[in-house]
Amino acid sequence: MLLEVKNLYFNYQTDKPLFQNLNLNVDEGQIIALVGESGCGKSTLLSLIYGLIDWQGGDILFEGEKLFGPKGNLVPGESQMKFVAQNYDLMPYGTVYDNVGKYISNINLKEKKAKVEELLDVVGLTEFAKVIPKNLSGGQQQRVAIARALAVLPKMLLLDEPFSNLDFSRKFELREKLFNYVKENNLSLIISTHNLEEVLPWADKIVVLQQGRLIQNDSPKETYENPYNDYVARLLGEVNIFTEEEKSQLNLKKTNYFPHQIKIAESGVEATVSDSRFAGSHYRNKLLINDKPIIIYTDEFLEGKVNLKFL
Ligand SMILES: Nc1ncnc2c1ncn2[C@@H]1O[C@H](COP(=O)(O)OP(=O)(O)OP(=O)(O)O)[C@@H](O)[C@H]1O
Repeated sequence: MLLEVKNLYFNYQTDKPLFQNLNLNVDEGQIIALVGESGCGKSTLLSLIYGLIDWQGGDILFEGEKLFGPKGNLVPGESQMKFVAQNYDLMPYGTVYDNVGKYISNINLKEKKAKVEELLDVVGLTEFAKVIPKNLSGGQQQRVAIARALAVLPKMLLLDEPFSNLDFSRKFELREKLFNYVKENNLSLIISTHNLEEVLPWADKIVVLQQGRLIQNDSPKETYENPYNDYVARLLGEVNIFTEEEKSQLNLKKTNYFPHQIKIAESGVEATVSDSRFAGSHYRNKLLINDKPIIIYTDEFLEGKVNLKFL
C-alpha cells in the first residue's frame, strides 16, 4: 500500500470536526477521483496528505512510514509527492520553461531540455516556453503547474481541480495526455473534481466525501450502478430523484435513475412530453408523470404521450 490514511481526525474549529475517523488507502499506480460538493473537504484532505496542515488524530502513512505533517518537513510538502493546489505558486519572473524545469537537475542539460519539452507537450504549452506566467491565462498557468509537478516523477501526485480553468477542447486534450502519462509512469494520483464525468474513464476508484464523511469508495462502474445515496447520484451527472412515496407508487426498484436508464417502451408508466430539445448527441426530453417532471435522453425528437420502462 502506498498511502494509508487511518482514523484521521481533523478540525479547523474545535467545536466542529471536518474529518472524524476518515480512512483511505491508495495503491501504487492507482488513480483516485476525490469528489463531493463544494466545501466537503477535498482541498483540506489533499493538504493534509501532502503535509501542509497539522491533523489532530489518526495516522497518515506513506510506504508504511508515518508522516508528521508540517513539523516533519523543513521544506513544505512531502518529498515523494507533488501537489498542484488551486493557487499555482509559479515563479513570476521565470519563463514557462524555467518553471517546468524548476525541480529538474541541471547536471544533464540535454536531458533536462528533452524532459521539459516532453512535459510541455503533455500540457499543450510547447509554443509558450518563453512566456512568463503573468502573460498567461489562468488555465495556462494551471497547466504550467501541472507540468512542473510531473517533472520530478513523484510517487504520488495530488491535483486539486486541475481542469477547472480549461475550456472544453483543451480539457479533453490535456485529460487524455495527463492520464496516459500518469499510467505509463505508474504514478499514483488523487485528483479532486466537481465534475466526475471528466475523470470517470480513467479513475480506478471514486472516493466520495459528504460534509467531511467518506461515504463511498468504489470503482466507477460500481458507483454508477449503485450510488450510495441521492447525493452521490447527483455528483455523477443529471439524474432523476424520486421520493420513497413516488418509488412505491411507480413500482420502482430504487430512488435515482439516470436519464439513459429510462427508456421508451410499448407499455409501462405513462408520461406526457413537456419538451424535447436537441442536445448534440441526443435529444433531452422533459416528461411529466402525473405532475412529476423527469428527464430522459432519446435519439429521436419526442412529442405527445409515451410509455416508459425503468431499467
Ligand atoms: N483555513 C480555513 N479555516 C477555517 N475553515 C476552513 C479553512 N479552509 C477551509 N475551511 C472550511 O472547511 C471546509 C472544507 O473546505 P475545503 O476547501 O477542503 O472544501 P472543498 O471540498 O475543497 O471545496 P471546493 O470544492 O469549493 O474547493 C469548508 O466548510 C470550508 O469553509
